[in-house]
Amino acid sequence: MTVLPETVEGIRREVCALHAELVRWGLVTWTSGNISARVPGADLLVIKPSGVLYEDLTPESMVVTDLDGTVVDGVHAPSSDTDAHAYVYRAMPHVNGVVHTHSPYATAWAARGEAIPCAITAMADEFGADIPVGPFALIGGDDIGKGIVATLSGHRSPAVLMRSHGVFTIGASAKSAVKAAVMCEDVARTVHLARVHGPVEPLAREHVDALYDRYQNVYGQQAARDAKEGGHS
Ligand SMILES: O=C(CO)[C@@H](O)[C@H](O)COP(=O)(O)O
Repeated sequence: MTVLPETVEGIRREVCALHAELVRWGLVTWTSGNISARVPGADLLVIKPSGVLYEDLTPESMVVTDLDGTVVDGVHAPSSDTDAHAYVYRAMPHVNGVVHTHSPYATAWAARGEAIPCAITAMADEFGADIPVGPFALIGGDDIGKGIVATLSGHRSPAVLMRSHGVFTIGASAKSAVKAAVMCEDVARTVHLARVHGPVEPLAREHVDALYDRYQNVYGQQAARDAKEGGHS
């Protein structure tokens, strides 16, 4: 399938704009974190350039790579996590967006190597389970990607806490991966605050299942659910 230049331009704009959401929700500091999106119908992804300040990001500065992480188009070096994102797209065909942050509460759980227990309804809604911990892996190469895929395959959670590193989320679209990163930080903070005051009881499995099913299949507007299934925002 031939990829129209307008398609890539649109994804450059979308990926660039979504980075502003990471700043808006307080999930990143200085140049940490990154977002990518798969280019539909092509073995390509669009990702943030490495080490460029968020306020300096433009659609033109986004980098297009193949699914081995080799730059196809762009004037900047791609994100240090490009190989990790590319590995996820190769291994998980249903994933069209990947996000990485060092959001502070969630990364504190990652630093302890502790899964966030599914203890509140908002967490059952979005994650349908505990948010799991993935293995420690050095940055660069396939190891982070392998850890993400091994941890999230067959798991309801679209978020993984990579040990001693930070959050990686996946989604049917880049926007849904961003939403998972926002919600991950939100529940990481709430469950942490609850634990300051005493033990936290996980929800019963049947309640998690019921909440997850309602939120995924009934909550909100049908049009939004259709768009999510179709891999759009
Ligand atoms: O933690 C890491 C590396 O895994 C990143 O979040 C960096 O902090 C940002 O890297 P670039 O995307 O700018 O290369």
